[in-house]
Amino acid sequence: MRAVIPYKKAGAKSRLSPVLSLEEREEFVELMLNQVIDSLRNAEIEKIDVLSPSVYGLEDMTKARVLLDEDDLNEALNRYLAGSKEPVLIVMADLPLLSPAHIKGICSTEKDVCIVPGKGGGTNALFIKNPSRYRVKYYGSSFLTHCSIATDTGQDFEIYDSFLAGTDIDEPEDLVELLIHGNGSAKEYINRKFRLEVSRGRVGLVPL
Ligand SMILES: Nc1nc2c(ncn2[C@@H]2O[C@H](COP(=O)(O)OP(=O)(O)OP(=O)(O)O)[C@@H](O)[C@H]2O)c(=O)[nH]1
Ligand SMILES: C[C@H](OP(=O)(O)O)C(=O)O
Repeated sequence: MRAVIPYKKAGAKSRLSPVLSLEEREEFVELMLNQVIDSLRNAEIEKIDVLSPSVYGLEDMTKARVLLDEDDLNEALNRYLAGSKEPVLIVMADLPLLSPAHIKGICSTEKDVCIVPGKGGGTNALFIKNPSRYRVKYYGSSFLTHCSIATDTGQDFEIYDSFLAGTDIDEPEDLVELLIHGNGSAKEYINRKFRLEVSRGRVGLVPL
């Protein structure tokens, strides 16, 4: 099997722009990407590809193979899947709470496909045993779409139910989860800029 991480550093994480500058967001996504790669390696996945529209931010990447495809996320991933002859795990780059134990659990599914939902209807990871028979359609309610694609192509699927694997870092409130549950360089980066504060029973972020 192999893992692929779609990754675009330029202008990344625009939804975090209320709390992080462009430069900060680009630094932060690079730290998250490296944590995802480390989790895959610690789950003993040796073949890891980073699929990116540009080499920007990947010039010194030694822990994974870099594949360039200028097309958008869906077209690039579908081209990748069509050319794959072994099971593929697609993992988003914004999952610093995803652990090696999650990855092992996802990849040990007995079904044809294992789908890890993300917040708000997204898809955080997809393990596909027969990649040439599957295609992806991210954005919108992609979790439901990915369930339908499995069914429509005659493949059974498991839903991997996990709060931490389901927490992709998209919006400022997600940084709260990173500070509470995270570890490693992505958490440390945010920890240098914000602290947690409880207000009216909710934990929020306060800039330092
Ligand atoms: N290869 C490739 N990956 C992409 C592209 N756009 C986003 N990604 C990656 O796809 C994953 C999901 O993207 P999003 O969660 O929407 O992240 P984002 O585009 O940086 O964030 P927003 O600007 O807030 O939407 C992340 O791993 C991104 O790095 C693209 O055009 N090509
Ligand atoms: C790519 C997209 O990510 P989200 O915008 O849900 O974080 C999705 O999971 O379909």
